[in-house]
Amino acid sequence: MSKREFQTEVSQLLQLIIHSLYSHPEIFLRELISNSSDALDKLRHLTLVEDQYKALPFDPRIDLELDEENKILRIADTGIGMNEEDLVSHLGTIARSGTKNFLSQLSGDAKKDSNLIGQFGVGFYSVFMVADHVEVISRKAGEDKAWRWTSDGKTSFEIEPAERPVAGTTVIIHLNEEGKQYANSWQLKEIVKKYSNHIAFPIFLTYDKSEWNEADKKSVKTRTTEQINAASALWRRSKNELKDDDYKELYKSLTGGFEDPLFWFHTKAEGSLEYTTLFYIPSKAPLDLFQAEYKTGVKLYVKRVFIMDDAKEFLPQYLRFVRGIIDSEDLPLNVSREILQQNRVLTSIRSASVKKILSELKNIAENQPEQYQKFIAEYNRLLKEGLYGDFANRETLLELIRFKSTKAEGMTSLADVKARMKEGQKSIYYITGSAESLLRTSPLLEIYRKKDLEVLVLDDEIDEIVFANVEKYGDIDLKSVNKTSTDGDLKDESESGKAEEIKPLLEKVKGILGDRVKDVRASVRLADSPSCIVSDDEEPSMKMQQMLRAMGQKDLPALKPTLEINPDHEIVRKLVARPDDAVAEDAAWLLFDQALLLEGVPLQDPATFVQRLNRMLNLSV
Ligand SMILES: Nc1ncnc2c1ncn2[C@@H]1O[C@H](COP(=O)(O)OP(=O)(O)OP(=O)(O)O)[C@@H](O)[C@H]1O
Repeated sequence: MSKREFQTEVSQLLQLIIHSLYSHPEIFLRELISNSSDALDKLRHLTLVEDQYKALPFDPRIDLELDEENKILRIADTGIGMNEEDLVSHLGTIARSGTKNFLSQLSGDAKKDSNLIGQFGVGFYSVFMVADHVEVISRKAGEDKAWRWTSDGKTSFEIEPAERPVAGTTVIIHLNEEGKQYANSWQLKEIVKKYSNHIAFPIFLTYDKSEWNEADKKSVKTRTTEQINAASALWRRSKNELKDDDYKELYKSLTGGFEDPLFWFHTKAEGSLEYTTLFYIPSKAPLDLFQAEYKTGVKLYVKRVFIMDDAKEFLPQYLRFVRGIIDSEDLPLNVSREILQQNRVLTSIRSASVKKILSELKNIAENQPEQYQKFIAEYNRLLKEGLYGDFANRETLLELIRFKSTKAEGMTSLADVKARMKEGQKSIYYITGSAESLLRTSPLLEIYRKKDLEVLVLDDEIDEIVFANVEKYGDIDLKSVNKTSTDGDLKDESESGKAEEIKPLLEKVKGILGDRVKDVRASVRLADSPSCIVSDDEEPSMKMQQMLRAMGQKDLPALKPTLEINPDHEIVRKLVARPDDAVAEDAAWLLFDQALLLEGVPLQDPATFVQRLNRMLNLSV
């Protein structure tokens, strides 16, 4: 017998699970059944596609066996099984980085943490909530030897040779004080109904059934085996046979969580391609959404046979929050990721699925606005990501995304913004940046306020990049307020004269700022501020340049900003009249530096800025 230590993280995890999941100890059963079901899926798949497995017997079933007297529960499956090496690596280490994330995300709040557990797949170890010690006897399909893994779930485990007549895995749970409540057939049946009713394989329970014997006038116990789950692939049934609770139950068993989904969309496609999709939108965005190694939650089945978890290929990345099932009639069973990537069936299912999800969302936006708000609170940003990559669905995405604006409380749609457009208004305007309060008080908005024009406030960090590529909403132009092209929309006839008046000043300022600016112009977009920074249409804004550099784009050409000056502003008018002196020079620099600051761009030389400011203060105090 060989004794081995758990990887440190496993011990840590075991402790955390026991503490954070104590309020739901029954989930150990769901976790073990789902492992058995995965093991059966894997073996079924191999017997269908791999020659050396084709001859193996395959009698898929999961057996729970209860020894009430000794408080022992056995869970046996006829699945793929594990050999010695598998036992060490699967039950002794934490191989996946997801689990490490799990460890770092635990909050100590039992309910929250128990939801995390399913997301990161720490399933097996939950058995130690209810066990003093656990034995796992397993034999891998195609191999002769069987192995026994035993542990008390504290620091170490042991492995030794064992006997098992057929391939598969048996988990023997020696129930502890907490676990004794599960040495009860009624309890076990309830838990299986609740969590594992739709597992595709039959689950049997063997127990001592008490029956009333009329002749002897007493109840007698008979060893009985009964099937205790429905074992139907629920998604293959027609919608009108299914109740909301059926969908919710399946969702919970798919995700390993306790929360209900926000919505679900169940579709059966018939025609040149046949497939069923059942997509769920989780009510809370999955926690790993913005991590590089996020897990997608769409499972692929072919003719009810499980093929793979995490079928990333079937939905675009921005829909990675969607959970559910795709079951195809047309794909080959031995389909691999490589084959999938260039498969025509995949392409059609994928584009139809995206269309379906987006059109259902549109429906909800129109008919259940309150529910839709919940969706937006979690997923608005993901839809924006879609704008960036999914050109085919851009129009629909623009309809679905919600925006902050200078004229609406909360979030508003582009359709509503369009309805509010003023007569003669040529475009829909927006301002981008990182802090909402900075944006709402930006000098760039002054003229819009004066002209009573609505401006969208795009304060999400991805907005800058996403909306730089979105030029139109239907036939209306979308324009950033800090782009030079916008000023065509804002010009009044009277203003060209003013620009003429300050021409000499513009030249002067340009001479002073030299190669720090691309140009110095008269502004039509300012009301209360003396200056602002704008960019040409084809150039990234100052903020975007900063972001690109931060993301590692070192060879970005240094693009210079254009400074705009407000001809109506008192400071500017005074400067027009002022001779060329040191004060005028300081003023020119200060007009430039303050515009940069308001744009959120750090100054190159703050010390000089402060000296100039102090010289000016000195003149006025
Ligand atoms: N009954 C079983 N038959 C075969 N292999 C198993 C069985 N139970 C567990 N394993 C193996 O042990 C691994 C670890 O199981 P564990 O429940 O801890 O996580 P998981 O099932 O991979 O994650 P998740 O809970 O997210 O599905 C499994 O991935 C599987 O390889």
